[in-house]
Amino acid sequence: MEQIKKALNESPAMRWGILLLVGFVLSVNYYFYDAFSTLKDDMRTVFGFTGTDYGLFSAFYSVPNTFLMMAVIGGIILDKIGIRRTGFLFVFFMTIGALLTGYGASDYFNNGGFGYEFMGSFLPRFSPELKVMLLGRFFFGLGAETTIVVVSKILVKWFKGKDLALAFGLKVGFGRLGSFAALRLSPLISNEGTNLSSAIWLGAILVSIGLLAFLVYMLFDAKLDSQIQENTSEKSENKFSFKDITGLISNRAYLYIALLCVTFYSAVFPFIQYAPDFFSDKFGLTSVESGNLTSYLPVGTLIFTPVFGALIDRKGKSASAMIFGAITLLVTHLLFALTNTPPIIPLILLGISFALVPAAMWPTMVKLVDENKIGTAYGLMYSIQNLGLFIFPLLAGTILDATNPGNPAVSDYTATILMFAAVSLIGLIFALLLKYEDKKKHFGVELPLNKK
Ligand SMILES: C[C@H](NC(=O)[C@@H](N)CCCCN)C(=O)O
Repeated sequence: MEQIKKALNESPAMRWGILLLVGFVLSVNYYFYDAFSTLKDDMRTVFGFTGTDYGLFSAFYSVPNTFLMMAVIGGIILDKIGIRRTGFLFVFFMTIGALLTGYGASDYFNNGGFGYEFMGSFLPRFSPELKVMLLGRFFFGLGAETTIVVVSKILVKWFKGKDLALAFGLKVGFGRLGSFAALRLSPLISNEGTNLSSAIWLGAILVSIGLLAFLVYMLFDAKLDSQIQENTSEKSENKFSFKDITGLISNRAYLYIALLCVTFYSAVFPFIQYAPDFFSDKFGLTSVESGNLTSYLPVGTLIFTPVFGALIDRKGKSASAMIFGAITLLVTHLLFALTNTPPIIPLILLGISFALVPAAMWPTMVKLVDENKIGTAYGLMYSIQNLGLFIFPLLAGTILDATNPGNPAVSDYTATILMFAAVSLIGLIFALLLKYEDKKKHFGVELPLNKK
């Protein structure tokens, strides 16, 4: 009788070790995404960026994923050519993008370094540094989103049926750790703009180390694949067909989750991009104080997303958790916009929402989609989500400039935050529709994820 070898993913120590490794890649990804929010005012004083320029820079992350559908293409490529090649390619793009952004913000470039003259020779409305930083943000976004899809598929591969929601919760936790570090370190290093470019370079170096970490992961992935093939003698042939996409969007439960995803995250991530500036303008905090205050948010979610994930593994109730999280988000924005409640209170509410909805939303996908289509499913969801991550930072910057003419040092954020409240309300409607659809079609969204 042929002996079945124990595969690497059967070992809990290996599984959690892998989570640590790919979690690091996510941490640096989120670090670089969030490293700029506490630098908004420094970029205004050093580079002369307006609210709209900042919004454009923030939104450019999503251009490749929305208009070129790169996240869904990345997901399709992932299902077709596998984790290692796709992961390497997209982590590499993310690294190039981070380095390019650092270059655009560097003193060398801004003192007439390589490419400065050329970048100043067209579209004079945008400064040369903004143009290079936009290009960098473009490549960073192109790589970063598919990298998150790749990491999600890695977790499904190693954890399916074995604490998957907890693993997803911890994965999100690693991302939040990166955001926390960015919010704390960026303003400290920038020191009111005197070391702005060093603050940005630190992020670019961390992303480059993330590329090395992914190379290490590839060794373990190859070993696991060879074991899986030995044990099952299965060949993973995975042809893409457009029916995969049409199949996904004709599944209403999938569609509602995707629409909740775009609305929920559009009311959270773009808000965080403005939160430090909002806190200093509304509550008179310094950039370090407002960065520290904002950083409580990722710290809270770092702890609570895995806790909620573990609960969902055991008790289920994912759709109800998403509804509760969406209501909490709406209340948060209303408190921020219309009251002078000490900001820590709405921030705690935001933390609950930001832990609960991701903990429930991402692992629920295994209830709706086969594992060999999971990359496409996440990728499509990210592309849809990125439309929101493109529109809303821009819209926020535009509303901010329109309600505060003259690019003042202190702005009134009421209209901008009310816009986020309206988006949260739409998200709540999709969460309710999801629960209704699940009740009708019995996908089991409310059931526990762990196998009995
Ligand atoms: C898992 C989820 N991440 C996303 O939704 C990403 N598409 C956007 C990440 C933007 C920062 N890199 C989350 O963080 O909850």
